Amino acid sequence: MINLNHINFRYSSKESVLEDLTLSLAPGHIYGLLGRNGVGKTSLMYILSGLRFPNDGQCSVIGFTPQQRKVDFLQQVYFLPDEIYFPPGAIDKYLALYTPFYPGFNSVMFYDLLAEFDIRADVHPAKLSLGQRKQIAICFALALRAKVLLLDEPTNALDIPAKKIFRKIIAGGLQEDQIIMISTHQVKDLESLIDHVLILDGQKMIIDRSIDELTNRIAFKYAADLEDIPNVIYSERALRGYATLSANLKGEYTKFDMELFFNAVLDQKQKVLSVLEVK
Ligand SMILES: Nc1ncnc2c1ncn2[C@@H]1O[C@H](COP(=O)(O)OP(=O)(O)OP(=O)(O)O)[C@@H](O)[C@H]1O
Repeated sequence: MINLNHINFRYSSKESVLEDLTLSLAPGHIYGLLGRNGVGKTSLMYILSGLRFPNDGQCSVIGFTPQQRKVDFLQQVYFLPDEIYFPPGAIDKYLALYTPFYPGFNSVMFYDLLAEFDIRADVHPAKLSLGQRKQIAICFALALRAKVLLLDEPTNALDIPAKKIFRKIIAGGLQEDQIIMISTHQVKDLESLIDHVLILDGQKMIIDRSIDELTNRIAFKYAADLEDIPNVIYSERALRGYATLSANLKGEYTKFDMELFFNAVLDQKQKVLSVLEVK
């Protein structure tokens, strides 16, 4: 379990990044952390992994206070940064260097995941492309079997087939006692993967809802003409018509469209929050 209670955070004298943030994240879920550039997604992950300390408020991650950075905490909470560095040498040298810190590391799983990405076991990661290095780092993160995985922009630099494999191995690798948080602004990449949406905007977590809660309240429909759908809150031109977002007044089931939802939240924040009854 992760519990944040009235967290405030700023970098030294700079203006506030996170304000009065209260959040509870439960095991067995994949959380998508969305928000514009510079809104504070990485900062939040730093706080959860104990790399930055909140100015006020309480932060508890699987029973630990992250800023104490106890050994048991570091073995169970893994932050995968956007920028990946590998020392020179083959993969097995890297594993020999880093896996002693992680007793849960499963090397069979690691090599199986590498094979999914079609990466040979004898490569030298430092000599590979950014996308390939990222793939190895994702395999390493999953094979740690940590209780909390914080993945910062993991799909950056991945090509389309690699993004598909990423979705497959994350969805298949989630353990019941594990929390996975993935930050991105490539919103489409997370569709069909996450089951809970978090959106940061203006120092606040303005959306904290499961996909089921969202589709209970919001309908996502295509229409040839905007007049065909009553009470449209937000729409975008689509092939031969419009993709629309409206209040789900009839309890219909429609397929969640992450990109449309994210754009609607940014463009029509108050209307979307009001449909979701967010105060
Ligand atoms: N080391 C730092 N010192 C001072 N300010 C910083 C530092 N790192 C980030 N910031 C500022 O904190 C704010 C939040 O940055 P953060 O990297 O958390 O955003 P983000 O949502 O992850 O952005 P992006 O989507 O572009 O990766 C930004 O305004 C940024 O300029």
